[in-house]
Amino acid sequence: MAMMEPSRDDVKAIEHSDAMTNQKIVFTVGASLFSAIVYVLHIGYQRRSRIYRLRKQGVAMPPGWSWWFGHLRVLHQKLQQLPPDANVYMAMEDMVSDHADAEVFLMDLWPVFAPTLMISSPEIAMQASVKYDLPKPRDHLITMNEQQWKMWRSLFSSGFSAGHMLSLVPTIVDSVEVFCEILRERVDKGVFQLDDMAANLAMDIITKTTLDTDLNNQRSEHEISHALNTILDWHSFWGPRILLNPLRPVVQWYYGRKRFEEMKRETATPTSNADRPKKAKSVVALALEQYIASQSHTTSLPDLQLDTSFAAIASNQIRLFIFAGNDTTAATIVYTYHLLSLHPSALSTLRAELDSVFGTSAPVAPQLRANSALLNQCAYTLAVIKETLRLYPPASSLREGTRAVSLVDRNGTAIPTEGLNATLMHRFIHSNARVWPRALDFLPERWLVAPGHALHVPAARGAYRPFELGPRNCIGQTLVLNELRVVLAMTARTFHVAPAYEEWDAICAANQGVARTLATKLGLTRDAPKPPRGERAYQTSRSGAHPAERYPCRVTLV
Ligand code: HEM
Repeated sequence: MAMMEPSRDDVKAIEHSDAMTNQKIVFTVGASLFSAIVYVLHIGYQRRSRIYRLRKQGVAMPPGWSWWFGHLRVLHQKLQQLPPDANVYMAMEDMVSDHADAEVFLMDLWPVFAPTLMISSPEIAMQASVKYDLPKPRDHLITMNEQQWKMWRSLFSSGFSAGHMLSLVPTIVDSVEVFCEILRERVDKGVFQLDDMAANLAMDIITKTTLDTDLNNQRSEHEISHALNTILDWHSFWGPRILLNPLRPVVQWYYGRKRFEEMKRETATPTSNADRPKKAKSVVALALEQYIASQSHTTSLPDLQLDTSFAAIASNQIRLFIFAGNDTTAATIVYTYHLLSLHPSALSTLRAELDSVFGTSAPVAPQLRANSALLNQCAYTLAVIKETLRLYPPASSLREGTRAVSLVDRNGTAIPTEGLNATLMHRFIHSNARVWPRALDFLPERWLVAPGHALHVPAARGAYRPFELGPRNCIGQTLVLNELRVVLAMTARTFHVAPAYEEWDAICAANQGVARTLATKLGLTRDAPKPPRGERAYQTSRSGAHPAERYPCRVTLV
């Protein structure tokens, strides 16, 4: 059958209808866009009005606040004066001194972050973490709701107790022996990045002690470690180059959820190996036993099939332990070596203590395997670690304000916290000169003096909180302090580690591309910004506040 040609009127009608449809689409899109813009401006206005009111009420905040940008431009300008990878807290150095009277100030970083109270006062930190125990923000890396948190915390607390952690010292010793072997291979072999080695060691120890799984990550990178490192490379608290990269959510999702979930499920099941009675149980195995008891099972551990709710908790916890514990521990190991290399007299005192506890002829490892409590005799060694954590705290604490809570600053101003975050800046609380005598000096002895001594700071003041204080403190702190003591006991008298930044910078300069060399010769490049406090081994923005360039160093035999 022949098709009928459309008449001229039909064509006009069709064209008219198309035009109407297009108009509708344009109108709909335009209206949605307009509504979105109005909505954002409305929210923005509300948020900024709130800050404006707080400012009027006397809440301290740095100058330069604007209705359009809050303090974003202020922070950006400060960061421009620092090396690009410097930890964001370093940009706050001047602001902290400018607010030394209140010891808290408000940074309005909306819409990048919620407006945040930046706290350098131990007293205000105690209000936030102990008195009111403000919740952790919902989108925080290690956040979970109150009920889930209570359940996992009670399930895992006996595994992390001091007594149980001491029984896991032989497991730590095994991993540190591998670390020693690798360090020995590096002796007199040129510059290397200690931070990578420390991170691999920390990963092996966390997975062995918590999960009884040996990733053997120190000898070759395990895929869990690879996933974690990739996530951390794409994680930043501030860096716009990372935060604004469109690939970031995809990479984070792939490694953080998909890949990591797959891998940890493979590893989350504690094995019932024959050695179990001889070895101390891992943290997860102990939690599993407790879980079974609470569920009134009669089945014994080796025969039991892991039930799905325990598997889900364990699996999430392992991720949490690794995220919270790996980088923080690694950075602390490196900064401990760093500070000892800068303070030869402290290093000599530490070596003398180790000589007296472990002797000078027998190796340390078998002694620690036989008697882990020897660690408790290493008081000066512990003081060195504590002082390192004071000067280079690898973490801070972030809390979310609530309608019910106002924090009171040192001038007596009450700051309503609803809609604000609160950051307890450990770096500045730990170096608060009002509280700490010779605040920036490395003085391990301050941890050994009696009350009344000029260097003594009572713990109750809350000025020392590398692991945070209050109910949400770090569950892994005993593991860390044991691990660090084992590392020092087994290495400090054999190896000498010294930073090699000058050499490293020269190597990097020699390896820079032709274009950069030319640009430098023509004077087109600007001088690298100076590190804060003049420190080349400054803390970076990488999670755990790792040292710059992952700590290039050399190692020699003592
Ligand atoms: C030098 C090493 C470490 C430091 C400085 C450190 C510091 C901290 C800090 C400051 C918090 C509180 C965070 C906040 O309030 O937002 C925390 C929490 C936590 N840490 Fe650590 N940590 C270290 C190592 C570890 C290790 C090795 C593990 C596990 C094996 C671990 C597991 C956790 C967990 C699970 C939490 C959350 C606790 C809770 O919410 O109840 N940490 N840590």
